[in-house]
Amino acid sequence: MRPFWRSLGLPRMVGVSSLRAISSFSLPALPKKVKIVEVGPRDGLQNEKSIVPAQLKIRLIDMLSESGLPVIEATSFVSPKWVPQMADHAEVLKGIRKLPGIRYPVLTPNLTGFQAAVSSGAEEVAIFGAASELFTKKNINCSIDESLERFEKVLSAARAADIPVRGYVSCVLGCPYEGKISPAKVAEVAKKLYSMGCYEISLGDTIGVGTLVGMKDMLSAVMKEVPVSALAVHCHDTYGQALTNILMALQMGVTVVDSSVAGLGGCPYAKGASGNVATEDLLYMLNGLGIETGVSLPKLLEAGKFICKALDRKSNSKVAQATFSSRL
Ligand SMILES: CC(C)(COP(=O)([O-])OP(=O)([O-])OC[C@H]1O[C@@H](n2cnc3c(N)ncnc32)[C@H](O)[C@@H]1OP(=O)([O-])[O-])[C@@H](O)C(=O)NCCC(=O)NCCSC(=O)C[C@@](C)(O)CC(=O)[O-]
Repeated sequence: MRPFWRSLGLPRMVGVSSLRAISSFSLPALPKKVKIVEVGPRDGLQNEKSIVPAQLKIRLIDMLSESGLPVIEATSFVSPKWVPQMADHAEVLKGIRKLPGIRYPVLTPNLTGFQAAVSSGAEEVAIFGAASELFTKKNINCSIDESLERFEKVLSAARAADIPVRGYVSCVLGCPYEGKISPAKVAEVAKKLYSMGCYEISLGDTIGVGTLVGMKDMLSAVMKEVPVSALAVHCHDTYGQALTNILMALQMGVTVVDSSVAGLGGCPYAKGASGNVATEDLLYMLNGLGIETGVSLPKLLEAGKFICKALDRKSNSKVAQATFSSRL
């Protein structure tokens, strides 16, 4: 029979006093509740090579709605020449079953996109800037200053229409074109978007290069300019650091986390970037920490299974892989 200390994963027998130290270990204060913002239908699918039919996107969003997610980013009203995969934005937004209590924001890079989104029934939008000049140029074809001028127009039209606006800052822990990005630059852009009227600022590790200390330093700088209650983190998992970085953000008081079902995704203008942290893996971690989300893991797993089957690919979610393989 295996000695009991082997089952604890310990290399050898330890004294009772050390075991007491292990069981009384506790994490720093964590939030009681976290809002998960599901970005799979937009961030997850925008980079797919072959066009995913609108009806499939609609079915995915409806399944995600059934899981109890409070926010599902549905699509983006960007130029179809830039992101062909999102050209069906109006059909998708009009086709989904909007459940009460769930919000379905869409991305709008400029006033043209905002007006098209509102005509298609959008009740919330998101603008997307970056802390890197080169990424801004590659992604939305302008400088950071020009992007802020465009966003000001969106915010002013949104104010008039009583539409809430979320703001993204990309490349907060590194840029595919500029490399290291200073926390001060991230804080500056985040502060501008917040002062312009964005109700929440999502800080994107667009290429998933960040590690714990980088996340801590960046958040410390941003939190001097924007209240932590208005911050979200958006971690791509390219280097496998997303959950660790998210845990750091939670310990620092962040209560909003973006994620993508089955870990789908990547940005078409950030080469090599993999998908977001998988929503299933995020939820599993939050459940384990006793943090309330209102989301059902089995229903989420079904939605992930559905989209992976439709795209003929393996889920990037470790939880999905473990769950479905253990049922074989
Ligand atoms: C911003 C533009 C439009 C500028 O693109 P541009 O070519 O500079 O735009 P323009 O104003 O010169 O107009 C050119 C043409 O585009 C049309 N146009 C102009 N605006 C729109 C619009 N909204 N929707 C549809 N069409 C539009 C406009 O009407 C015109 O049409 P034409 O006369 O040639 O027929 C373009 O660069 C673009 O669409 N970029 C979007 C890129 C994108 O979606 N990237 C992925 C999302 S960001 C991301 O993934 C990061 C994030 C958010 O997830 C967070 C993270 O991970 O860090």
